[in-house]
Amino acid sequence: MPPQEAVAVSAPGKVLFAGGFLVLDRRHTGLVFGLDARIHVHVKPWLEGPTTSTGSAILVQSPQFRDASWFYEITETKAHDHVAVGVRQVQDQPEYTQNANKFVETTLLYTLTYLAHVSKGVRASLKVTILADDDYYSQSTESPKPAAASQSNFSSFGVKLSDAHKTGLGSSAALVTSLVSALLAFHTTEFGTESALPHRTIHNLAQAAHCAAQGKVGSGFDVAAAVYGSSLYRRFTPTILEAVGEPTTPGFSERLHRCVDDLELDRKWDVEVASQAVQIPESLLLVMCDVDCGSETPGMVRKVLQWRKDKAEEADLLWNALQQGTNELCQELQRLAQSEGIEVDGFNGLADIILTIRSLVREMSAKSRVPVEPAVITELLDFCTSLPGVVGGVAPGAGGYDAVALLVKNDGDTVQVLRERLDGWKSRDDTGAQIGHVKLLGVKQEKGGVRMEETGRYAGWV
Ligand SMILES: Nc1ncnc2c1ncn2[C@@H]1O[C@H](COP(=O)(O)OP(=O)(O)OP(=O)(O)O)[C@@H](O)[C@H]1O
Ligand SMILES: C[C@@](O)(CCOP(=O)(O)O)CC(=O)O
Repeated sequence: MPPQEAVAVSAPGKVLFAGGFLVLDRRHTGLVFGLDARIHVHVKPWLEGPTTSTGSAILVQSPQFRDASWFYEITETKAHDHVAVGVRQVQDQPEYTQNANKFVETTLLYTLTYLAHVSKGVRASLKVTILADDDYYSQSTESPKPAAASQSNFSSFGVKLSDAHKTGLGSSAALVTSLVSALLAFHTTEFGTESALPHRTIHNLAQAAHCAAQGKVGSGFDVAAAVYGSSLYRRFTPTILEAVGEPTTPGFSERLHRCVDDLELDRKWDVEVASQAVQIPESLLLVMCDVDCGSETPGMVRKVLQWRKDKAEEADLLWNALQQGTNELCQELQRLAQSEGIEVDGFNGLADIILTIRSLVREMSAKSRVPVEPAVITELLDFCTSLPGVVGGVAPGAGGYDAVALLVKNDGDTVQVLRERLDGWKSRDDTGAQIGHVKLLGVKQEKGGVRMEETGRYAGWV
């Protein structure tokens, strides 16, 4: 077992700019941008930790939040060629959080099981620290930081994690990806700070853990973006993960290992992550706006998929047209990036493609009766698009009332004007939904995916 020192890893957030819902189907793709808002995970040996009845323990802390430190006892039982790892949260000690953190617990279980199976041994007494960049949550960040951390880039959010208002950048996918990567890096000498992380292993394991934690197999675009950054994403066939089964059933470690290492000949990983297909020219900036709106949109995915089942023909026509929009969007962004500096016809082509995509999305909204681009958001997007320098924008991901993503000229003025004009923005649609506040987030598009970080930058937090 290698004598390990601390390691740190970060993974980016995401925004699905085009292909929401379609990306659930392997026949289609989604355009996802990675963001420069990252979730960081630092892992070090926990020498001062308490002993447990099993002798090994993991403390996971999220020190930016109140009451966010989860204490786990780890067990490892070997039988024949299988190994069963147990991760049990200790909930009867007042200094640790009593509520479960499903994403953390499941990721520990999956990654430690994988490591135990491939004979890396579980180095159990660990202290794991999670740190998130500001834009994942939209509450004020005015609380004081720990004294020793006053020079760092991280904020204390001053609230419990469950009370934080998420901005939808995919915190769970970035967290799971970072945690998987940091645990693998900690247990494997091959990935020093300089060397490359094993992206395929991380991707497959993170998809497995993320799906298990959320209790369903989604498209996985958020995990792919956390691992690989911006890409044109085609999902994997769901049975690849469904075959792994429950952690409580015999043979789980073997099935997980065969899935993660892609050894199942009849269930090979078929995910396609085309990073090279996505570029944003230097002359454009991605701007994300968090929209403070009272409306809830439960069950959107279920309702859209039901409409697609009921009205297969009209849905196929619409989805094929939307797919064409996504392809054209990628091609136009690439064309603009490659002709940077010599461009004469500006962003009109791009603006038209975005408008076409939006009108198809509104048609889907009307036909499925799901507010993917609801009227209040239409009004907001039209207003933004009318401002100088704003090329266009969409309701990203599943759409709804929470956010808009814009492409604007990267000239300094545009963002400034946008910020001023959105200050105090109010609107109301005929369903009664009302936008109270539109906040520009500080995030930018960033191509890169998961990466090792210098451990020194977390001083005061870990
Ligand atoms: N900083 C953090 N520390 C610990 N756990 C976190 C942290 N951020 C997120 N999580 C975990 O991720 C969960 C939130 O995941 P969820 O999928 O609901 O949100 P999201 O991924 O940010 O949302 P979206 O998919 O809309 O972008 C939390 O309940 C917690 O388990
Ligand atoms: C509707 C869907 O296609 C996108 C959801 O994206 P977001 O969570 O709203 O960013 C669901 C999925 O792909 O898992």
